[in-house]
Amino acid sequence: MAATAPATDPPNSSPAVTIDASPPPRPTPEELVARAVAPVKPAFLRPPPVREVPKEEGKAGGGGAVVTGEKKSKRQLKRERQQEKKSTSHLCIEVGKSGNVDSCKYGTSCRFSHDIDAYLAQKPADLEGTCPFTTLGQLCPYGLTCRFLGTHKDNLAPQNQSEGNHERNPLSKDIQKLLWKNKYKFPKASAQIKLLGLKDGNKNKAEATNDDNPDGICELNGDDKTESLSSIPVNVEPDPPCKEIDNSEGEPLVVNSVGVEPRPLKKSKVEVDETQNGTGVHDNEAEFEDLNLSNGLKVSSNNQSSCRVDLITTPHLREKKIIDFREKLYLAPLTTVGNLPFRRLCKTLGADITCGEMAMCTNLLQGQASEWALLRRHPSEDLFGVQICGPYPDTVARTVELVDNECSIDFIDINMGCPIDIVVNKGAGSSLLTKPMRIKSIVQAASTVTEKPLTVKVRTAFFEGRNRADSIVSDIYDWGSSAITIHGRSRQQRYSKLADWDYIYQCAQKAPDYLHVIGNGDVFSFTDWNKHVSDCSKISTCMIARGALIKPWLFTEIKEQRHWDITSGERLNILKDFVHFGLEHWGCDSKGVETTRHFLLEWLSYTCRYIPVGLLDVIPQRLNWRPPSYYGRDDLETLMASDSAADWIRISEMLLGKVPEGFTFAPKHKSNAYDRAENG
Ligand SMILES: Cc1cc2nc3c(=O)[nH]c(=O)nc-3n(C[C@H](O)[C@H](O)[C@H](O)COP(=O)(O)O)c2cc1C
Repeated sequence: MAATAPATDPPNSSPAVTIDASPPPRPTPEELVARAVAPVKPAFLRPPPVREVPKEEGKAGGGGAVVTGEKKSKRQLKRERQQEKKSTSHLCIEVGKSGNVDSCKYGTSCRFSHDIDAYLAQKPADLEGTCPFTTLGQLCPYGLTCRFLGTHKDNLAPQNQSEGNHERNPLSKDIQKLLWKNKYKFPKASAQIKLLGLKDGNKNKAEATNDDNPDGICELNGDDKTESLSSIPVNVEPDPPCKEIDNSEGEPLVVNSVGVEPRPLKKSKVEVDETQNGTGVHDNEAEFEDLNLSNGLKVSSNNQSSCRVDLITTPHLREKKIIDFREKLYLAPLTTVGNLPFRRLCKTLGADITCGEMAMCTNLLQGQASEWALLRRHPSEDLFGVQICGPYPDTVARTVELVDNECSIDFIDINMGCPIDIVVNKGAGSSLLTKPMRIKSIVQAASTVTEKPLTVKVRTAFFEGRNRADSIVSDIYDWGSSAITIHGRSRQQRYSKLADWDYIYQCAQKAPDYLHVIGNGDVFSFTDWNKHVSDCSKISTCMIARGALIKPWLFTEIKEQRHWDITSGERLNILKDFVHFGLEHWGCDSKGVETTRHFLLEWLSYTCRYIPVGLLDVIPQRLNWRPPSYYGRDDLETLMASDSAADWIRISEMLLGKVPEGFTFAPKHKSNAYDRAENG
């Protein structure tokens, strides 16, 4: 926690003649606000806590890594993992689930233990609370390995599971295999790419069905091949169960299917690509063939039965479903922290629209389970979009076709604002803002392969001072986008200054009537939200990101038009709900408990920035205020204000029991460094 600025002697000041011992007068609340320091009432101020520096990592507080127990080498950890698999603590999943040693088809050759008695003898004591599945009246899929085993009921049968509660958008093994072998066909995307005269990086691969790819890795031309986004925080969600996809499940609940105003027909222009790699160049031959294609073409399909592809030469004729974004509370896509349990929590607190974490097109096209986990949708997410990110029209269009075919979603958002180096260096995310023609071809190609609304999310610009969003806003509707979200900062600026809402308003003024403009940046109270939607009638709504992370009840505040002086107990209940949703999603065995803890800790690195309403001399709190060190109104409120990872771990232990031996945690987003939050 930052301390209030100490009074320091000015450098090289001349020797003082008289010594005034009285402390400098405390700045007024208005002066503090002017210096972006939170005006906490003097009665609650305290000196910054002195923290011990941990021997191993060099820092404990301020979001640094916390290590409990000795640090081990990678090799040692691997050896231990292998030994552990065979140890009694690693009970075979099938045996654990059924409680029957004969249920595993691998019998004695199974790599995991079948010794139920030995497993139960070493299993840690149950956690406090009830099994989340028992609470739902369902049979717990984790059986003996559940950390709430004592609360299981005998009389529940598997069929007791309520279908309506199932998470949607699992990746079926069949589809994953097709993707691995590069045998999934994209007739709509290929045809549109051809029609637009763009290069189809996958054309040859798709035609020569790739049987000789022993690793099952598809190589994608024109894109970032077997990209590993190891530096991007990736959700470590479990592989989805092997299930048939049922697209009837979770059909859009609030989307009306109506035709939109015809867009003026635009002839596809010669594509001028700013990069040297050739993708996106005009292809005369393809344009020739367009004449035939425009009347519809029979395309033999691979994975599905043969289908007739309705080629859209005139995007304006397609009947697009539309979403009315106006005045709906939109929870931003948030890598890592915007996971399904968090979105579910925000739904309970008043969010209307939710969006999955950014998923990379290449990884989805390769059938990577961890990336597909980012597309999961909870049934409570009744207006739900997924966000994808890719640098080329062909890969983005194929991803849109794939997601449209296999997932239950209401809209697809393309991330053109991501500032992360690994994304930008591949030509995706905010680097697209330097390539307006590429934006055009991506949107044109992608929007015509789906009837679902396509939206884009941009920043003001790539470089500070060279705003670009306004030039895109006037055309993007004609290219095929239903909405544009504008985050009022450039890529270069990251979070260093306040979002430029005046520029967002200027962009909105330039938008055609049918385009929804969604403003984004620094919304942290109902008054912020009111101001933006009333200042500019062309703004449909505001997207809320860090505001929701720091105080997810912001949605309630906006709906109820009040500043909620929430108590620490009420905040703890919100954390409990998250933990409950987390255990349901990631599992209630030891692995699921620790995954839930991990994501809880990531989130707590944001929640500590909330300053209770009752402690402030000026309300509402602003996102850019630095908090002084302060006491809460009770011990829990004080603990919740701590920016020390050790204290976040203590909170996690109140909800999920003691951390295991050797537990480490370092927050991914380092949110407490206000100007360093890097993502998005
Ligand atoms: C932790 C974190 C993760 C983010 N992940 C994404 C993302 O996956 N996709 C995206 O478009 N923006 C992402 N963003 C950016 C936000 O959606 C939003 O545009 C930005 O934070 C500005 O809004 P705010 O001022 O309300 O926080 C992320 C932001 C944060 C802080």
